[in-house]
Amino acid sequence: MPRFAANLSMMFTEHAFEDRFQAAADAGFNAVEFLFPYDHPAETIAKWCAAAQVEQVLFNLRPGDMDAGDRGLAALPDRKQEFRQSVQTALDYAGVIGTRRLHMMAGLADASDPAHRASYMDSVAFAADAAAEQGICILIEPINGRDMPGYFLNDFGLAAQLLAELDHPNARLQFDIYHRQILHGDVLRGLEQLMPLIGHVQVASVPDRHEPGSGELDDVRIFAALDELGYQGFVGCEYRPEAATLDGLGWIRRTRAT
Ligand SMILES: O=C(O)[C@@H](O)C(=O)CO
Ligand SMILES: [Mg+2]
Repeated sequence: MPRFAANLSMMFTEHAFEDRFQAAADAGFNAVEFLFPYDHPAETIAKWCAAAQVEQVLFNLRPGDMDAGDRGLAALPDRKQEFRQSVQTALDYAGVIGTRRLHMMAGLADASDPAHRASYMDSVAFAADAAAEQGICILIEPINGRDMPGYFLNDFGLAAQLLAELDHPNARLQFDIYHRQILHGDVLRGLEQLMPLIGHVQVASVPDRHEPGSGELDDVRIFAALDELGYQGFVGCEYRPEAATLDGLGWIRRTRAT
């Protein structure tokens, strides 16, 4: 069975953010991820992780101003300095918290526009080079256009092609099963083909982004496939519980029982 990380941006939201670490630990998780740590000092987050004895496995670079419509900066040539600053900030946080994976969001841009594409490649290379010094892996994640219309990286084939072009040991694919199913389907073949590039996996049901096992996919079968394929990383539980978080954890007990 893969190692699961509770996503604290979506799960345990019955609690204040700082209390979600212990709530996840009490529910049996020893790893957590979340979108952004920047509302709190890194030392404080490290303290919450230590107190709950959970490993923080993933967070995102600053995405720009989400309220103003930003969804990342990497593909935007006129935001290059801001992007580069976001890399340094995230690495500083990761160094304190002990996080080994950082997801960089691409932004709203046209992947067929050479200027956006060049900016994206430059950004991934810059981030991966900087992260390599700390042994940290930079992740890129294709996101479906229903959740994020106009997002630059909306195709797993394109992500694989860009990573192959870049050929950087510290740049990897974040394979979110929810986005994969909406964008292309063929989840098991996708995992099989892309496994050498995968640095992190996330899961939620399709189409409602609720608990694994509650949608159109056989998630227990997919978890078994991850084991068969030798996946050693974490699976981030990036889903919105349908009701109370604890009431929805039957899927993990069913997975453990197989
Ligand atoms: O799938 C997602 O939405 C996240 O993994 C993310 O980082 C961007 O929102
Ligand atoms: Mg995701």
